[in-house]
Amino acid sequence: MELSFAKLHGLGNDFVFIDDRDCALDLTDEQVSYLCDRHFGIGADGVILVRPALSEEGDGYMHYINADGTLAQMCGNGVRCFAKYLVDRELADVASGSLVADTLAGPRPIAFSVDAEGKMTEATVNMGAPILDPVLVPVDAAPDSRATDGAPYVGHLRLDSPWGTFEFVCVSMGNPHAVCLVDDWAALPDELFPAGAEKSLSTLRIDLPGPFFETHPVFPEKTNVEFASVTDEGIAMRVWERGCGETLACGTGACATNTAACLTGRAGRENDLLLSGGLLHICWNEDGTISMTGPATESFSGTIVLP
Ligand SMILES: N[C@H](CCC[C@H](N)C(=O)O)C(=O)O
Repeated sequence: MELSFAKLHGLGNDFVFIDDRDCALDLTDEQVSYLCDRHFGIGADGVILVRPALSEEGDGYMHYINADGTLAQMCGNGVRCFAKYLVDRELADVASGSLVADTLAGPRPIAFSVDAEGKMTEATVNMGAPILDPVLVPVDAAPDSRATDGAPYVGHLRLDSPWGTFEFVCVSMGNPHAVCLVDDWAALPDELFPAGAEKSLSTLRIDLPGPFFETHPVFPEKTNVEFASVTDEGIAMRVWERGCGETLACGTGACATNTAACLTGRAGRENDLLLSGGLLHICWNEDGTISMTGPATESFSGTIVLP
């Protein structure tokens, strides 16, 4: 089967976009993995099928599939790229400067700006409110903290590992996140860093604790895993994604990390989130929803023959 595709990314978190407005595609895990394979396929962190809206106000539905073929409820960088895909192809009302992307986590309103050629460059997405109820994250742990509005949440989930005990704040943005806020990198064991390297977020061997906690049984649907530190420039973070591995950026992860830093008193409600691929500006609004602002880029398009 020959498929036309477009390749887009948000801060290097990259996706294969396929127009599936006739809902004809039912990709197998193997086909998704092939599309995402960086040697034998196109190469991406995930596949996004562009489908007809699910809601009255929707301009389209973003069907997000991780590189391993698993479905995810929401993708922050992906939804900015989804907006760009629609705007650049005039599949949405460009003049209005706004659209609604339907996702499995619900509709996401998006405000966007376009360049002189009418191409979208940046978008602000209303990512909805962070979900703190452990039953809904989901995480099999009792709430141990309360947010300023009284909402109970899991703020001190201590999990043992071969590299010691790590503490997580558990937040859902429609998809699950376990955020580890590190205040002292020197306190982490040598095994988590290359021999002789200075212990820091950038030298952390995230490929060790990442998959361990991604698949920890306390997370019944697995989880995305973030390691972060608050710095003078903003909140620096790296992410090990469920069903994908480390990515250069994660929009939902940035929202979850911002929430965790704010809930634990390490930061205010509005921060720059400093990811490997670049910066996202995140604001936890007074109405409880989170706004995420960042770029979206189209790299190339083409056709591919699926095995
Ligand atoms: N990269 C995405 C997150 C994908 C989450 C996916 N890995 C999951 O299983 O939840 C983002 O920008 O939010």
